[in-house]
Amino acid sequence: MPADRRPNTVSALWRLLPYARPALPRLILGMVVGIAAGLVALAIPQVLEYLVDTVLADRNAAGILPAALLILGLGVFEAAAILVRRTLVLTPNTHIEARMRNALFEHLQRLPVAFHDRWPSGQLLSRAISDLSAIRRWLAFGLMLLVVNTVTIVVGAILLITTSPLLGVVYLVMSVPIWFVGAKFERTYTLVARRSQDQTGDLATAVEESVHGIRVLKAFGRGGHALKKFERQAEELRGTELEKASAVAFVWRWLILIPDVTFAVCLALGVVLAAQGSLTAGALVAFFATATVLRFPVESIGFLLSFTLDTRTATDRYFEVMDEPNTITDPQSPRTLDQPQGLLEFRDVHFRYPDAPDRFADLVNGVDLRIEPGETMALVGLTGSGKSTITALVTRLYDIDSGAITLDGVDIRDLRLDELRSRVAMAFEDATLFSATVRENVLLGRPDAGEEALAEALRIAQAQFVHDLPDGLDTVIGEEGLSLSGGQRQRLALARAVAARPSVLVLDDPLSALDVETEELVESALRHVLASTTALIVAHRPSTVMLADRVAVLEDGRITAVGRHSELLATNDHYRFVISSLDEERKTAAASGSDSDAAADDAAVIDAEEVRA
Ligand SMILES: Nc1ncnc2c1ncn2[C@@H]1O[C@H](COP(=O)(O)OP(=O)(O)OP(=O)(O)O)[C@@H](O)[C@H]1O
Repeated sequence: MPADRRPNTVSALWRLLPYARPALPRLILGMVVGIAAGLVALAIPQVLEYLVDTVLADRNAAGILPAALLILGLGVFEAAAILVRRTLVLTPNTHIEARMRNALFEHLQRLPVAFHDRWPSGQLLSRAISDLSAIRRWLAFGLMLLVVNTVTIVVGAILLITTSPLLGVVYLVMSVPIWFVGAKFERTYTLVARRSQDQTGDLATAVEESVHGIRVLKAFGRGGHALKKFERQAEELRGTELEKASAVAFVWRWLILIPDVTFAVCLALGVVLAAQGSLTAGALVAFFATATVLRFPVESIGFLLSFTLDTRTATDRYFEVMDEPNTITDPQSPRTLDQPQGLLEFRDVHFRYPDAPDRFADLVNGVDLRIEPGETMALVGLTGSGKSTITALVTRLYDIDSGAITLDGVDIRDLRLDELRSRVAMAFEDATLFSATVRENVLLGRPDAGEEALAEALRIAQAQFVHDLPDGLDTVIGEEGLSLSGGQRQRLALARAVAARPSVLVLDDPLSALDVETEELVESALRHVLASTTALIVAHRPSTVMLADRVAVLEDGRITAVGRHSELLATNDHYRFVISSLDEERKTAAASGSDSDAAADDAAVIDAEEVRA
């Protein structure tokens, strides 16, 4: 948003109110106690004035002790009040932070995948961690001190004028430039603070990516390159932080100089007034004692201003995410599937990614496909033809632009998302596992499934290796299951999809990382499951195609043919071309030594089919 169209800082920060509301009573009480501490500090100079003008002037020795005790009492009260203020605000502010963080996490879970495609994870991480902790610190201390110090300055100014109208006016007039300096500071600092926080997010993304991709970086010897990129970004951030620091130094220079000059002028004038007899010695002492009490509140205004602007930026960044609309939501009047059969239909489905250039036709450009209950349909097409995209549409990871996808005749947009996603389970080629036990990972889609269902899913996915892990099913697997091999992760992801006992199973090339022997075992076990479950399988190898009852050919965004593998081999040029290119890929892989048996095996399958055809 352009800087001139952004809401002012107060309106921007006002948006924190709903989260802060439950803590308001304690925050307000904390402010009242803080103001009381400030007023008590201002009362001490008044006692001093009395002490100098009455007790000392009258040489009343008996009056010294009570006055001194009164000052001591006021000092102790001030210290105790500050302690109470801190205690009052600390706990509720951690609750505010936790509430905001939970709300952010919940919102991120709900936002569509398209949002996550656009937002780097480091930007989200820096909002969830550093921006929110800046907001907490500001609510606990920044806002508190801003209010307390402003009240102290106003009351102190009144006391100064009451003590000596001339000195008071001179003091206040000479303080006016501070506000101009503050306004200039706000203009420059807001922009730099925003840049710094965004760059921090980018840096977090760089760290996250390089840690995540550490194996690739090491394997390709690109650690140095990643380091250089990181250093460049870190250097940019350092430059921005220096800009921030010089903006703060600029404001501090004036915040120290202006009160010092003001002090000196008032002192000279005060001494002249006292010498002329128009100001008592006690009033002069009280004036400067009050000005000294005001020194910290006046000086801190600059810091509090920058803190407030940092927090405003953090708040803007937080709400940038929270304001993102969730476009994939439950319907107003949801329908339910009373007796799910698993009939899946695509009717003239169109879809394009939001960032696709206009000159390109829709990626999914009028797909019509009917998969009967219990049928297994393989989806075959050239690489990049949109197969994975079509599978993602079934569980509404993306919403289609037009047409309809129906499950047992009901448009999937008329089903509640949790019902849809419990009826349709997915396994992806890139098997993501969470930092949790094997059991929790496999039962992610159906946590209440019993041991029997768990064991069966593991058997079908040929994932019995988990029993050899140190704690068996209770072994916590590392971040995203990195401590397991690619094939082991895929088998657990497949077990997860199977354990969900869905009516429709959507498998996006789920066997790609398995060796031939394991793949055969998984396939034969899967055949058993697939006999009773509708399945849509993206096939990248001929042997996966063999699992299917029928095959759908995806070409130019449409399903151009549906039939048995052998029929298509005999009748469809494009299918033959796709299958032979898959075979080529396999042979290339075999030549590079990665999976030769699988390639030979696939080639044999195709040859046999061709002979039969
Ligand atoms: N999240 C996304 N945002 C924008 N474009 C995307 C996104 N995901 C995929 N694409 C693009 O859509 C096209 C189809 O991708 P998709 O992954 O569906 O193809 P595919 O047929 O499954 O490919 P492969 O066989 O290589 O896995 C590609 O050109 C890809 O660049």
